[in-house]
Amino acid sequence: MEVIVSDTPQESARLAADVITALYRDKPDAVLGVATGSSPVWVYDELGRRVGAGELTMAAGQAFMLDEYVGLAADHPQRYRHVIDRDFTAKVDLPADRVHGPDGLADDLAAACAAYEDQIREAGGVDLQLLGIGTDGHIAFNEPGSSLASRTRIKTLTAQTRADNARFFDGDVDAVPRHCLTQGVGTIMDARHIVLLANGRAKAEAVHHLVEGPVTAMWPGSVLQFHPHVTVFLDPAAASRLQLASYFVEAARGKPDWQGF
Ligand SMILES: N[C@@H]1[C@@H](O)[C@H](O)[C@@H](COP(=O)(O)O)O[C@@H]1O
Repeated sequence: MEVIVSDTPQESARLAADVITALYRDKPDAVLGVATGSSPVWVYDELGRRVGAGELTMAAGQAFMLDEYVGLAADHPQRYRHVIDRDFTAKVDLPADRVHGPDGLADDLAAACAAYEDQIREAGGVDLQLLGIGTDGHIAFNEPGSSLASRTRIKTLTAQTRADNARFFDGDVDAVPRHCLTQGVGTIMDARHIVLLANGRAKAEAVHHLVEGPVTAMWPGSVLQFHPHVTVFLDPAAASRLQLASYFVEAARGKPDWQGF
C-alpha cells in the first residue's frame, strides 16, 4: 500500500488525476470505477479541466459505479446515478451510456446485483477503482461486519452512515434510505489498481484502521492491505492518527516523480 500525504485535498486530487491520466494514455478504453461522496469530487473537477484543455480523453472508456440507494424515486437528486452524472459524467467526455450502475429500482434486486457483476466481468474488469472511506471504515456501502469476500448485493445501512449522509438530504436522517445495492468487498478487490482518497479529521480513525489496523470485517477498508496495488491519498488531518505519518511524509518528499504509481 502506498500512502501519500499531501498538504491539501486539492493537491491529492491532482495527483489522483495524474494516475488516471496516465492510465488513459496507456489504455484509451480503460475501465474506471467511480465513487460518490465528497472525497473524489476534486478529482472529477480536475479530470474535467484536463479534458477541456485537450490533455486527456476518456471518450473510449467505460465507468462503473460502486453503489446505489434502494428505492429512491427515479428523479430524486440524491440517487447515485444522478450524483455521478452531475459530479463526473457531465464534466468529462466519457459517453453517458458507458457509465454503469446497479439498479436500485429493479423489481428483482438480487437479479440486478448478479447482472451487475456480469456486466463488470464482460467489460474486462475495473482497471482503476476510485474509493472514499466512511467514518466507520466502510468502502462503497460495505458496512462493518461485511464479508470480506462479498459480491454485489443488498445491504442495510448503519445508523452512522445514514447520519453521515443526512447532509445530502437537507439534514433529515429519516429521508436517507435504509438499504442500498453495493459492489462487494470481493468485487472491489478485483480492481487492478485501487486509489483511495480521504480528507479531514473525521476520517482519521478509519484511515488508521485501513492502513495500520489488523484486517477485520469491523473495518472493511482494512482488507485493502491484501491488495497488491493500492494508492492512498490523504490530507494531513486524515493522516493525523497514523503511527507511520512522519515516515509517509518523508517518503513523499524523497519521491522524484509522481507519475507511474
Ligand atoms: N457510499 C459512499 C461511499 O462510497 C463514500 O466513500 C462515503 C464517504 O463519503 P465522503 O467522501 O463524502 O466522506 O460515502 C458514501 O457512504
